[in-house]
Amino acid sequence: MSDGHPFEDFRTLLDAFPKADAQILSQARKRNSVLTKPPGSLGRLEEIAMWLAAWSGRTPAVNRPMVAVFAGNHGIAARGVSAYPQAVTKQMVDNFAKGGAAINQICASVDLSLKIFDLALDHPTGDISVEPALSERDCAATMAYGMEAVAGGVDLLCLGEMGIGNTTVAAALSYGLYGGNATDWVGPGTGVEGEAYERKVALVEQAVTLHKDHLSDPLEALRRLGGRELAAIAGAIIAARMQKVPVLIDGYVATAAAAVLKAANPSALDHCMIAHVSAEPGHLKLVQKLGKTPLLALGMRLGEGTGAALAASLVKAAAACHTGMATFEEAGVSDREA
Ligand SMILES: O=C(O)c1ccc[n+]([C@@H]2O[C@H](COP(=O)([O-])O)[C@@H](O)[C@H]2O)c1
Ligand SMILES: Cc1cc2nc[nH]c2cc1C
Repeated sequence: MSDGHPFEDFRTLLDAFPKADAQILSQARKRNSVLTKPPGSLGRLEEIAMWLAAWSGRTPAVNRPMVAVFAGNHGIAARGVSAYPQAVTKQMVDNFAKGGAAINQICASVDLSLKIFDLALDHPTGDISVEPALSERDCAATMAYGMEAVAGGVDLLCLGEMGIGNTTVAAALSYGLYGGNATDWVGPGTGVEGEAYERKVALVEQAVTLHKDHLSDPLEALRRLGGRELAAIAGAIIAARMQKVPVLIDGYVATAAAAVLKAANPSALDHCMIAHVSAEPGHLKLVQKLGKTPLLALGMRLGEGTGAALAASLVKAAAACHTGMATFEEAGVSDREA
């Protein structure tokens, strides 16, 4: 890390993001065109295989997929914006460790490894309605910590989170980056309605108004309106790009963290797919702003990387078809006539 501004290294990386591997992509397209199926008949599985090739820089393969779940606590949670108390963040981290959460079961059922990153849970971030969530140093250090998610030969990274109050933060960040109305971005999260929902909208409005003069700089928006798990996810996406690891992004909160990078560099998320569209209403709007089409729509709104883990099974199947299928020539199957 340099001695300059805490964000300097991230800005440098974002400005010099590597491009897709055109040669590997062209080889993969060629192979795709001779596999024993009518052209395009595997639909988005073919798109996934081409995306894997382009961004991993090798023949599509998924041998070491991993789900990284980043957990953080939020000052704004003390304002009654969630249906659950803040203590649930730590309690769920303990539940992850014991194997009792949905993400444990999904990972086991589709053979993914799981790593939980506990981000200073005893030190909630600042309440974004009255102060920045993080100092520049804390934000940068947390982004750097998130970069560790790609260590150890991971070849598909699924990014998820856990943090009571973080749909409020995701709404504020989305509203700060894209504007519109606060109600475009605020949803029920874990299940708030009525007065608590109205309070959530008002606090998001207050937060974006407070920080409005600083939001044209996306990393500054992240530090002011985000949280530790969002900063870590942004760092993980950056590291994955540098190390040629394709990324699956989970729900609303993980996508809001990713949106920060897209605002900094329009091609920053080209190595990422949105795994699913969650039931949180702001998520579909956000995904559309990113110009992405989610792989799944299962009405899920849990977080924990659960949608990303499910989508990883599609990515594994896409890679297996691409590498394992026979060609027309190998199988002695007649190719189309015209
Ligand atoms: O991923 C989503 O789209 C999503 C939608 C609603 C809730 N969540 C999860 O629920 C928690 C945040 O909800 P809340 O109501 O406390 O802001 C956090 O742990 C998220 O992982 C996640
Ligand atoms: C129980 C519970 C589990 C979660 N997993 C992700 N966010 C969550 C929020 C709650 C409340």
